[in-house]
Amino acid sequence: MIEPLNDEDRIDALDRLDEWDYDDARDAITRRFVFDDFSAAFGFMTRVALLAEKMDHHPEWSNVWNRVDVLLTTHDAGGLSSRDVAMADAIEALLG
Ligand SMILES: C[C@H](O)[C@H](O)[C@H]1CNC2=NC(N)=NC(=O)C2=N1
Repeated sequence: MIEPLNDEDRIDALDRLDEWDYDDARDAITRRFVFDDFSAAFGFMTRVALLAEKMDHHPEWSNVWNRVDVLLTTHDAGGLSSRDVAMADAIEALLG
């Protein structure tokens, strides 16, 4: 059973993940990624999709041409959990 982050851990995570915004209505983190063109954006989505399958943790996301808006929250926990933090870190690592 995955639990949501407690307040202290949430604050620490948000502090560290300073490229992400906090959506308090969803208890989620969001970030907009902008690429040179659609092909680059979709390539990013493809890599994140493979990561999501490997982690069994999937983003809520949308794509408009060169933009990818990503929202991370844990449905099974009803909010932000360590899995979202791990995925944010893994996405960061993808970007190099
Ligand atoms: C059955 C499967 O393991 C679960 O549904 C996983 C899949 N991916 C998931 N992704 C996210 N964001 N939250 C979840 O709770 C979740 N649960």
